[in-house]
Formats: sequence, structure tokens, C-alpha cells
Amino acid sequence: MKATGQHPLPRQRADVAAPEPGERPPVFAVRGLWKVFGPRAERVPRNPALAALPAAELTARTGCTAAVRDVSFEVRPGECFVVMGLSGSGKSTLVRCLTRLIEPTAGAVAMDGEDVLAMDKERLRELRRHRAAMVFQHFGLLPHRTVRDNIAYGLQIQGLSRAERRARAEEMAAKVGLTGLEHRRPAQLSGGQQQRVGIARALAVDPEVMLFDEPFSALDPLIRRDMQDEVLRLRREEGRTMVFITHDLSEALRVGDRIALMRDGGIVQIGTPEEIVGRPADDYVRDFVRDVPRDQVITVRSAMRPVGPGDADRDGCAELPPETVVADAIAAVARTGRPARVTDRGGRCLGVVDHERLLSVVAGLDTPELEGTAT
Ligand SMILES: Nc1ncnc2c1ncn2[C@@H]1O[C@H](COP(=O)(O)OP(=O)(O)OP(=O)(O)O)[C@@H](O)[C@H]1O
Repeated sequence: MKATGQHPLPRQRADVAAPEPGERPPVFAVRGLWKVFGPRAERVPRNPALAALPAAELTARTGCTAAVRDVSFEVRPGECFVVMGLSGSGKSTLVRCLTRLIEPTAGAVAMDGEDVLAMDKERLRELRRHRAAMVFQHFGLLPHRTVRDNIAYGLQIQGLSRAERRARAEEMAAKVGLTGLEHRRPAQLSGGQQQRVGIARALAVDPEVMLFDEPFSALDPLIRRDMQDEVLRLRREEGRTMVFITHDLSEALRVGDRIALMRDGGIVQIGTPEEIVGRPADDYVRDFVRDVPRDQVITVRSAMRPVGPGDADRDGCAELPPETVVADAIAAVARTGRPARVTDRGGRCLGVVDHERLLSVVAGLDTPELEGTAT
């Protein structure tokens, strides 16, 4: 996203559109956010000529680094919003700006419609303790405390009694599969177990949103997969909102409902895994997703064609829900030897996938999303 024009003020008001009646506002709404490190950083977003400079030139001219550049997005209640990008693209800085662990240079951040940049110290402390809990890559555990005490750490500050803290810590330990290990110290745990403690500690304060900063990148691949399953399970069972930083594309595709792909401080595309893989916004994204097995990500909702006159005979056709991935649809079409019908929950036929459509997805040919054509 390019800077457009002059910033009226270093900090804009959090002008979040009013939610529809009955609709919750976004958990986070971020508008025109900048974080510039270096001397007289505020002049960069204010000055369109500086704001438009490529990263290296900006540094050469001003000594500043624009870690986050004019970024706007919303995190919706209950979603896992992934921030992905190569090392140095600005992921950690962006997520730290959400709770002002790093102070933004310009722009607006709102949480549940409340202007985060206008919060006083007390309100900010409350936000970080109760509303947005962070899980770090290096676990951040206290080495001389037991698992139980580490999990209960945030509860002490909340003023719960000792017995209440213990009970809650044990409940959280059970939730993440640590039952029986409550009396160990962090050094007596594997990496995966230590990260479970980190997750349990974040969960214990019952936060509205969990912020994960590359939580699994120190773990080996099998444990990493287990931990991703844990995150998926927590989201499914608890519906908790998550912001998840990773530089690993397969992890992003696995855990993300939506992914923001960052490059040089800007967001180059925001979309579902299927949108990112199926309709990359530019050559950079296309290059990024080149090796992704498309048939595992793209669904028949995008691959289907409208029902035609030749599809009247439904005999022996498989019926697939629209979220079926292409790999499974290929198996169904091969099994029946007939095109498969894509149907919604009410049995309405939305379209058809035949082997040509499915092969064109695998081959990376254009698969424009088609409007549902009911029969
Ligand atoms: N305190 C700081 N002072 C100056 N520059 C900084 C500071 N913190 C980060 N940067 C720079 O801002 C840019 C973005 O850094 P950031 O750590 O947000 O990236 P990242 O995508 O999280 O990277 P990684 O995956 O390696 O953690 C980098 O160029 C980094 O060098």
C-alpha cells in the first residue's frame, strides 16, 4: 500500500465505521498506521515525497527505517488473522503497535471501537493484562517458578486469591495438555511443552484476543504441527480472536482465516488462504505462493463452472459442499467418472466441477470465482 497524499495529523482519530445493529465492531481496526524508527521520524508519514521513497533510499536520505508503512486492516471477532512476511518485513513491529508496546508514529488503532492511541497508562495496562495476551517465540517463562505458577502469573496481578489462582492454573494446564506436569520447572520441559505453558498463561487471563509472535518457530516440525493443531482447536472450541505472526507460509495457510502478507513495511495483500493462493495480487505474492499445492487450498467454490444443459443427468454424480478442496473433488470425480455437483446445505446446486476445471486449478490456470447458478 502506497502512501497517498499528506497526512493531516501525525495521529488520525480512530474513525471506525459504526457497526450494524447487532454486529460486533472489529476487535482491531487499524488505519494508515506508520512506525518509523530514526531521527525526526514523524516527518516521514507527513511528507508525501519522503513517504513514497523505497526503503533503502529513505534510510540513505533520512537515516530512518519505515518498519510499518501506511497499513490498514481489521481483525474480526473470532478469526485467526495471520501477519506473514519475510524477516524484517515489519510483522513484529506492526503487532506491537496494536497494544502500543511500540508507539506508532502516525495513523489510528482502535480496539472494540475504542481509540487505543488515546488510552492513558492505566487503561493501556488493563488492555495488555486482560484484553490482549501475548505468546512469544521464546516462551518468556520464569525459570525458577513451577508450571503452575508460571500459568498463574498474570492472575496474581488481577487480585485473585491463591486458591482461585491455583484452580484456574490447573484448569488451563488441562486445557493445553499439561496435566501432571504442574510442579515441574520450565527447564524440565520440552520446547513444545514450554510453549504450551506460554499459551496456558495467556489463556488464563481470559483475554479477548491472543497475539502470537512467531510462537512455534523454535520447535521442530512435528511438534510444530501439534502446536498448530492446538491453536486450531482453541479457536474452534473457544472462538477466541487471534493475531498470529509467522514467516512460514504453510503455517499461515494452515492456521489463518485471513492472511496479511507484508513486504518492506506495507501490506501487499489481505485475503483468505484460498484468495492468496488462487488470486495473488502481484508477482511478489505469486512468487511467494508458487510452491503451494493448489489442490489442497483452493476449493470447488472457486473451481466450479455454471450448470449447463449437458448437466441435466445427475445419475451417479457426487455432491460436494462448496468448501471441498480440489484434491478431494478430484478423488470424487475419478471415483464416479462423472462431473461432481457443488451443493449448498439446502441441496441447491451452485455449480459443477469436471475434470477440466479441476485440472486447470492444479495447473495454475485462471479460475475466476463464479457466481452461484442455482437449478
Ligand atoms: N528499535 C528499532 N530501531 C530501528 N529499526 C528497527 C527497530 N526495530 C525494528 N527495526 C527495523 O524495522 C524493520 C522491521 O522489523 P520487524 O522486527 O518488525 O520485522 P519482522 O518482520 O518481525 O522480522 P523477523 O521475522 O526477523 O522478526 C527491520 O528493518 C528492522 O531492522
